[in-house]
Amino acid sequence: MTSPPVVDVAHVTKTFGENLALDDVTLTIARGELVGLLGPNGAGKSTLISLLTGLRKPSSGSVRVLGGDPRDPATRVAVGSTPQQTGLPETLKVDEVVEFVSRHYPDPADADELLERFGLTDLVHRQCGALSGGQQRRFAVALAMLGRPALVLLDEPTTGLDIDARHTLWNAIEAYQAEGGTVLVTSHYLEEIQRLAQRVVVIDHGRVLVDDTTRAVIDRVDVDRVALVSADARLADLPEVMSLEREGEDVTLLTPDADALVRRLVTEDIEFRRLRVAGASLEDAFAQLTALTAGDHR
Ligand SMILES: Nc1ncnc2c1ncn2[C@@H]1O[C@H](COP(=O)(O)OP(=O)(O)OP(=O)(O)O)[C@@H](O)[C@H]1O
Repeated sequence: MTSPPVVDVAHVTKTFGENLALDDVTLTIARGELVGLLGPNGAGKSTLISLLTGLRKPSSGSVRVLGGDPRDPATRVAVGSTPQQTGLPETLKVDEVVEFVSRHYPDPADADELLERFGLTDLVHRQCGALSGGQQRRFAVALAMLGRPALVLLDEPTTGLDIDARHTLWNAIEAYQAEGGTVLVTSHYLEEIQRLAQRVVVIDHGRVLVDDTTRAVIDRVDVDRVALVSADARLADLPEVMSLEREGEDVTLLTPDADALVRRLVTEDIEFRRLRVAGASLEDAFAQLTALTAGDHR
């Protein structure tokens, strides 16, 4: 018998009064997937996550998590989550919170190992209120994994983290997936989603715009990103240049055809150094996708 999908959302609509936060959303996630959920502010990401954690129920449609109702405690115990705001008890120490939260789960993870993985070992005796914002964030994600959940839902887990802390968190998330875990993660740092997620779901105005592998989403945009050093002001006006940003002599531009652009630089005798060509990024794809739909709604 095949097991049910970890997440099974079918034709879900969620309204808040007049406000349509989710509009006929259908989404399934299989065990072991790491899916990035993207969308501009107000797109409906947090609302979708609140349906999966069982905090809200859909206005219509069905939401199943691990084959059960996400509002059922038996389902919730197998789901770890971190909301955007983490309310840790200020006066409790890290190890006390770990002990307290562990007791809620039948088969908790090894706390020392988990804290080590999140770079929190040196902070176990510190009160939560004395942790920095970034440390609290990392701790909240560690707590989401403490019950060995089958699914973790991470809403903006790395907001406010410095680059080292972000890498620590990425490694911990990847380790969790390597052990068979399933992850749905939202982030405004698209390079983070590009690095972590094998699949991307983009929502906007409550609707799923795209649901595909990260590679396929990036490949939809037919642009190259070119960086070079040049003082020449004519660059911005070349027909092969779609958009250009300049900081002093450091220029980054988008072009549909990097080869044609390079030929143009040479024939126009434009002086340049340190030319680097890279493919499009997830950020480029996202900007193009959401720009395409902006006109439909305004
Ligand atoms: N409790 C609520 N009452 C009324 N409207 C709400 C409520 N929660 C969300 N909304 C509305 O639903 C829509 C989707 O909001 P949601 O918070 O899910 O978006 P989001 O994609 O998570 O945005 P962000 O990236 O800013 O966190 C928005 O229009 C928002 O104003």
